[in-house]
Amino acid sequence: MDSPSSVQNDHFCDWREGRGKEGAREAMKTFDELYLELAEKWRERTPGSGSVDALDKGIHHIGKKLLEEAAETWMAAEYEGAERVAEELSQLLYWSQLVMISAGLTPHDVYSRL
Ligand SMILES: N=c1c2ncn([C@@H]3O[C@H](COP(=O)(O)OP(=O)(O)OP(=O)(O)O)[C@@H](O)[C@H]3O)c2ncn1[C@@H]1O[C@H](COP(=O)(O)O)[C@@H](O)[C@H]1O
Repeated sequence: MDSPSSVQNDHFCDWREGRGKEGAREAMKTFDELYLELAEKWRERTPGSGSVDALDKGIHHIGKKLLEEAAETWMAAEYEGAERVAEELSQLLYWSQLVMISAGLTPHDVYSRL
């Protein structure tokens, strides 16, 4: 049986080599694609968008959600397993993007500091 580290290594190599992407592609969006969608909705003030509502509430509201998702990510990593960590991290990325939009930043502004 594979050890946890060899399973993780295979999982990482599959991702790095782009294996398994094709089937999942329609159901998946990248960080940049989500940012574009959110920025567009904010620019157009799309009715019914939870993101527009959150941006209207302001950085205090968004910041609290960011911390909530960070804490839930931490707890998932401590107690709930990889699948739950991925779910919580996706929400953390989403709220990070609302912080970016609220601050007038693009992904380029962030990537250029990585
Ligand atoms: N990826 C996300 C996303 N991740 C998290 N969230 C929101 O973040 C909150 C966190 O969810 P939780 O399960 O932790 O919270 P909850 O307790 O169920 O809900 P709350 O009581 O905290 O609101 C929820 O309110 C979600 O609506 C998201 N909301 C929207 N998106 C994507 O953003 C895009 C634009 O969405 P709209 O602005 O709603 O059109 C779409 O592609 C969406 O899929």
